[in-house]
Amino acid sequence: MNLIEYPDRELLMLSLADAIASELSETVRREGHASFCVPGGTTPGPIFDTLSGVDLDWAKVSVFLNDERWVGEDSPRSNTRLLRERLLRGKALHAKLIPLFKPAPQPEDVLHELAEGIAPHLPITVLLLGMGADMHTASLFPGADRLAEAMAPDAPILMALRAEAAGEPRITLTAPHLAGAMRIHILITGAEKRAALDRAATLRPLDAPVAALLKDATVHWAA
Ligand SMILES: O=C1O[C@H](COP(=O)(O)O)[C@@H](O)[C@H](O)[C@H]1O
Repeated sequence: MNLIEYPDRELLMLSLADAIASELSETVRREGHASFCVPGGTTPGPIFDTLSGVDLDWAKVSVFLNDERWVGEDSPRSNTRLLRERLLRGKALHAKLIPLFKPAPQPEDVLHELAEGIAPHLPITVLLLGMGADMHTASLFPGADRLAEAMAPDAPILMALRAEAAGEPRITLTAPHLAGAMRIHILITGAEKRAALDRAATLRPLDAPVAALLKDATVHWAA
């Protein structure tokens, strides 16, 4: 794991947005397209704000979430809503959103269809992950009902998981498909998450799911 510590959160967000923009535009220039897989939650908003103002051939970038909470976009907990409000606007308005949600009673009802949408965009060019203080990343929660299957090398692209700490049912990219990304950035802020990261580095992925992604990741942290 490569850890970068920033003097403050503002510098972290600006520097990481800049690094991601360079990685995406270099890949678009070289290969004609790129994929960008992003977290939801409370942390990445400022990075999305900066990226939405960056000059890049966004029409050639596919954007999809690491994971989604099984709620409609009218809910403030919808990660898709965050993406639309903070990233997919301004210069990034024409990026191609690959959905991780479709109105259906249960994620299992549309899992296959959503996975078929993601498949052509793998491997991920740039993966940005968040992490909870409980060491979950994406919706790979410690103690989730099907965590072992979602961490296995032969896991399908997407799985539906349920965990007490997660609240709603979740849909998530699984560990091998996240780990297959060309570049992996993990964004964390605050002392509690820093302590959780240090702890995760000593634990098995089944106890600390983020540990499965640490080997090839750059972790970006500010207090
Ligand atoms: O539930 C989720 O949590 C993690 C971490 O969120 P944060 O609010 O602590 O930044 C997030 O990465 C994930 O995408 C989200 O669904």
